[in-house]
Amino acid sequence: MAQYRRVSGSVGLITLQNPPVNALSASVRQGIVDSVKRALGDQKVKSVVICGQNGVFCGGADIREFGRQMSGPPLVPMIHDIEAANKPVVAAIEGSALGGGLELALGCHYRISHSKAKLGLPEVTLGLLPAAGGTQRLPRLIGVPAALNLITTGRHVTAAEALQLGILDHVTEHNTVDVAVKFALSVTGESLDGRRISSFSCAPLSDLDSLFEEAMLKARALQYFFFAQRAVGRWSTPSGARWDTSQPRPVRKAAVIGLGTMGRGITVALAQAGLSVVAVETHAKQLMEAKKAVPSMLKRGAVRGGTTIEPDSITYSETVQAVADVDLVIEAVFEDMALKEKVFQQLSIVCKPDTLLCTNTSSLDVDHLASQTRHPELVVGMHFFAPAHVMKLLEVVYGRRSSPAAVATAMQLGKKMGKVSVAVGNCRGFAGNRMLKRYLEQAFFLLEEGATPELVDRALEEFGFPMGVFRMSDLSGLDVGWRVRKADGLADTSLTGTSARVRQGCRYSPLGDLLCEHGRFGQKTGRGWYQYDKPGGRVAKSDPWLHNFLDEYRARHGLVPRCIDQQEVLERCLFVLINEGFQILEEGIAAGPEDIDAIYVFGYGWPRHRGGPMFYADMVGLERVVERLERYHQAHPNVPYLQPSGLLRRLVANGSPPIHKWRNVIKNRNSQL
Ligand SMILES: CCC/C=C/C(=O)SCCNC(=O)CCNC(=O)[C@H](O)C(C)(C)COP(=O)([O-])OP(=O)([O-])OC[C@H]1O[C@@H](n2cnc3c(N)ncnc32)[C@H](O)[C@@H]1OP(=O)([O-])[O-]
Repeated sequence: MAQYRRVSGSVGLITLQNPPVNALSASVRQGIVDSVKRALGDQKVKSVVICGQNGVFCGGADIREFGRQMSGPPLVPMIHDIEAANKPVVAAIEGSALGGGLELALGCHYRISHSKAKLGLPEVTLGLLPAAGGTQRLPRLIGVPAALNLITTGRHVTAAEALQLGILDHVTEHNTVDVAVKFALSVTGESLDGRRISSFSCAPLSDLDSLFEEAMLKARALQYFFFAQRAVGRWSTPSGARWDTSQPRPVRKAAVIGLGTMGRGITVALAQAGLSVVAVETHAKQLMEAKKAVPSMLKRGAVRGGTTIEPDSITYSETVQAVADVDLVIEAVFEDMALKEKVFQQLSIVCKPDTLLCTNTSSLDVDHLASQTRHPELVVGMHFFAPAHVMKLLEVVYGRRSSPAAVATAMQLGKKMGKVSVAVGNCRGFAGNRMLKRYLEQAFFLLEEGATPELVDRALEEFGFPMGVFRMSDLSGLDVGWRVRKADGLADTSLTGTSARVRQGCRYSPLGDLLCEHGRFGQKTGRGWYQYDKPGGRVAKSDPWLHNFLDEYRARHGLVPRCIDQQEVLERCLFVLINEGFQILEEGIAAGPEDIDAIYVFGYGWPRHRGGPMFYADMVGLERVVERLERYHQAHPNVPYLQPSGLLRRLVANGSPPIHKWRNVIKNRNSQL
C-alpha cells in the first residue's frame, strides 16, 4: 500500500509501504494511483514527493507476485499519469530504485537521491525487459549508448554514477525526503514542459546499427559463456577417460605442502570446502607466519560468506610425516623442479598407497613428477590461481599415466571448493600460461617497436581486461617470469648486438630481464613498468625513467620507433594468444574451445562479454584472424608463433564453421582436408 499525507503546507507526500523493499505489489500500485489522484485533486497541494518507507525507495516488481494472475492497476498507465500531472512530482530515492522502481522514478519530473542509493534496471537478469517505460524513457534521458548498457547488463549504478549519467538531478548526504520536500516547494508553479521525459526526443546517432550489433554480440557472448561453463564439467581426455564413466574417490582429509602465498590460499579453500587439512611447512618462520595468516583469511572469508569454519579443521606440522593418513596431497612448494622431485619422492614413501598426489606447479612437467613416485597413475596437477581461495579457476592437469579416477577426483574436489575446474593435458605452461607467454612476448615486441606500456595497457583495458598486460605484470611481480627465463637459459643480458634479441633462432625481447636487473620487480619494489609512490603501492603512474630507458634501448639496437595504434596492439597480442589456443586444441591439450574460454575468463580477466578468446576468434571471423596473422608473420618472420596453426587453417578450409562445430573438425584432424 501507500501512505498519503500533506507536509510543509503544500507538499503531498506519498510513501510506498511494502516491506522489505517496497516492491510494486497490486496494493502498492493501487495506493499510488489513489494517492496521486488525491494530491492532484487537493488545491492546497502544489507539488508531490514520492518516497519509500524504511530507507528504501522501491525494489521494483514484487517478485512474490510472479507467476500469479495479474491484478490491481497496471504499472504503465500509472507511471504515465504521474508524468502527465500538472503539479511537479519529485522522487526521493533512498536505498534502491530498481526495475519498476526506477521506471516509477523516471515518470516523476525530478529525481533526488541519497548518495548511498543504487539504481538500475535488472530485469534482464530475470528474463524480463524494462517494459514499464524503462526502455523508452532511459534512452531519452541519458542517450542510447548509456541506456543500452544499463538495460542489457542489468547492472546497478551508484548515485554518483547515476548523477553523472544524468539520471538524477541531485544527490544528497542528508535526509533525502526532507531535501526532496524542500526542493518540491522550490519548484512549485514552475513549468513542467521540459520535465516530461517521454516528450524528449532521442539524440540521433549515426552509428545506431553498429551499437545494436555490438549489444547483440555481447548478448551472444554471454549466452555462449553460460553454456561453456557447464561444458567444461563434461571433461574428456585423449585416452578416452570421461566425466560420466570415471568414478571420483572420496576425499575427506587433505594435505598442503608448502605454506607460501599459494599454499595458504589452498589451505583456506580446502577448509572452506569442509575438509580437514594438514598444512605442512618445513621452514619454522614461514610456518609461524602461516599459522597467523590462515585463520585470519578464514575469518575474513566467513564474514564475507556468512559461513562458520571449524577452528580445528586445520592442523599444522613442520614435517612431511604428518600426511601419512590423508586422502590427497597438494604440493605447493617453490617452483623448482629439484625441490618438487624431492617432495614427491618423500610423499610416495610417507603416504598411503592410494593417496592422490597433486602438484600446484604452474608450468613444470607433471609426467616427470609422476615418475618420481611409486604410483604415477595417482599423480595430477592442480594449478590454482592467486589468491587461491578467491580465484575461480582450477586447471586440472592430467599426465600420460594419470588414471581416470585421479582426474575425476581432482575435478570433483575443485568443484567442491567452488572452482570452475578445467581438465587440460600436460605441456609447458599447460593451457593458460602457455597462451599467456605468446601474449606477453608480443607486448614486449610492441615496446621495442615504439609503443609504451600506457598505450598497450589502454588498448587492452578498453577491450575489457580489468588490467592491461604491463599493469598486471607489475601486480604479479616481474621477477616470477625472470626466474623461469633464467632457469630456461633465456635471460642472458650479457649478449650484445643482434644476438641480444634472438634466442634459439627466434626473436626474443630482453626488456623484462633488463628491468629486473635494475631491481624493478613491479609493485613490490615500487618500480616496474610504471612507478608507484612506495614499495607495495597500488596506483600506477607513468614513469619518465622507463620512457628514457626504452628510447636508449631502441637506439642501442638500431630500432626506429614507429606509430602503433590500438588495433595493432589488440591484433598482435590477442591473435597470437588465440593462435596458440588453436595449437592447444590441435594437440588435444584442451578438449574444446569452451575449456580455453573458461580458463581465460576465470583465470586471466578476459572480459566475459567477449566470451573468451576462442569465441572472440569466431566473432571476428576465422578468415580474418588467419589473414592478420599471416600479415604479421610476414612482417616478423622470426616469430614463428605468428604463423596460423594447422587447425585454424583447416577450420577456414572447412568454411569457418561456428564454434559449436569445431570439435567435429578437431576430431577429424587426421583426415586429408
Ligand atoms: C510490469 C513489471 C515490470 C517491472 C519489473 C521489475 O521491476 S523486475 C526487477 C525486480 N527487482 C529486482 O530484480 C531487485 C531484486 N532485489 C535486489 O536486487 C536486492 O534484494 C535489493 C538490492 C533490493 C536489496 O538487497 P539487500 O542485500 O539489501 O537485501 P536482500 O537481497 O537480502 O533482500 C532482502 C529481502 O527483500 C526481498 N526482496 C528483494 N527484492 C524484492 C522484490 N523485488 N520483491 C519482493 N521481495 C524482494 C528478498 O527476497 C529478501 O527477503 P527475505 O528473504 O529476507 O524474506
